Amino acid sequence: HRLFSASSSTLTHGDAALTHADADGIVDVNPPRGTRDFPPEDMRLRTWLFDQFREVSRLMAFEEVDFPVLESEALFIRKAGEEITQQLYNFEDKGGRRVVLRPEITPSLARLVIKQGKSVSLPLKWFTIGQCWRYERMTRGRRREHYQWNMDIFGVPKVRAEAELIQAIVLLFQRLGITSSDVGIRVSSRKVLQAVLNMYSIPEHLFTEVCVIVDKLGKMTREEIEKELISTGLSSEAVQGIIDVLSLKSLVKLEEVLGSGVEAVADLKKLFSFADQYGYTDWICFDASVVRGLAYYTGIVFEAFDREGKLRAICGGGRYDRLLSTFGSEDIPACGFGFGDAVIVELLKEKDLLPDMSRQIDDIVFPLDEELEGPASSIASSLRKKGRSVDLVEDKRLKWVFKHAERINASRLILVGNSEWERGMVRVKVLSTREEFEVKAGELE
Ligand SMILES: Nc1ccc(Br)nc1
Repeated sequence: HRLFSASSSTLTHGDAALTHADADGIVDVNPPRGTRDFPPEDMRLRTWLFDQFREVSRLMAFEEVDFPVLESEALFIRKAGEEITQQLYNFEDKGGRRVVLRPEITPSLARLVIKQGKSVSLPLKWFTIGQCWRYERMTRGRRREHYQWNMDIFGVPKVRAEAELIQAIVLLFQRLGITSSDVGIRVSSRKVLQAVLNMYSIPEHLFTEVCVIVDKLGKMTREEIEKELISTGLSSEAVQGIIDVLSLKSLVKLEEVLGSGVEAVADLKKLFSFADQYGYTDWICFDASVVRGLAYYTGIVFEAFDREGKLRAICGGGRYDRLLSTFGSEDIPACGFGFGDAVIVELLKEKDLLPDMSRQIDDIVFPLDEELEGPASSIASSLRKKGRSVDLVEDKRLKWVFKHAERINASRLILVGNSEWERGMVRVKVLSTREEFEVKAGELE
């Protein structure tokens, strides 16, 4: 959509400093590549979704926090080859500082926990909803920004934290009308991969890199994954061993392969027993192929998926007990997830679960004559002070006003007319029952 060019005279004689249109008089009205506007109807859906995020956060006793969308680039420089760090929306600001539009929120959370240091008592349960960015070559035409709900727990080393976070995810889905037949949550632990690498005496420093590679299982062919793993220096025997273990979907079989007393198995058994107590057993399943693509996870990881397999992961997260020390601080055990605003909306559309997004206004106040615009103002003002949402309309024909009342689902139409106003009255039309009556202006509520 491009604005029509203004007539050439205004362009050539317009104030050059104020002219935004380019040479042929057209300004591009689209937002920057890969970004979205939220016109009212889209914004009502987004607000509804974010209200669900907030309500679940309240139920889980989490506190809201927020951060600048602009962060120091240093917070995101990691050497593990993650997609997220290869697509940084980074630049140098006018002070010569290397900054980014944040690609995720967890490092900001960690930064604030370190900054708050001794002044906060653990555990911390924090949530935020924030816009995240990536600079993706537009060849794939994917979005460059999305909003993410993040829930994180700091200071709980035990699996209780993961169990709490998974309940939050299940509560959210249930609030949206999504069931465990629509969506599942795959659960595993990075300690599974750790155990396998130990079995093949693979050096510790390869762990993160191998995680990032095997996270592409399902997105790349098995051969491509094997090639990438070999290129890190793994033997083909180790590569086969890794891929065989990662294809396990039974905790019993995992224990057979890894042996009993392995921490990964104990953690996962504990989580599944918690699931029973929370009542969300139907939602979760063990799947060793889940590793998630972020370098800093150290333990249990999980991701929600649509059982029809049409969509990308709906949300995902895990334990990251060693992130703070990468910023030079004492480590604090931590666990969290990110829940994006895009895939969930695609799922709601698939399941026909999008809520009614129409507007709802209590009253329209409409002066029938120009000299009644003053009284209409005081009527609208007193109704608003009583908590009524009021759309004050004027300079319209009555026919338009009735149509408008329908469009915005107004409950009442308050008509301010001369004959009524002379007697201190206004006319009220209740639009649902078509009931009509006069009432003293001062007694309207
Ligand atoms: N990390 C990230 C940021 C922005 C989008 Br869109 N997707 C992923």
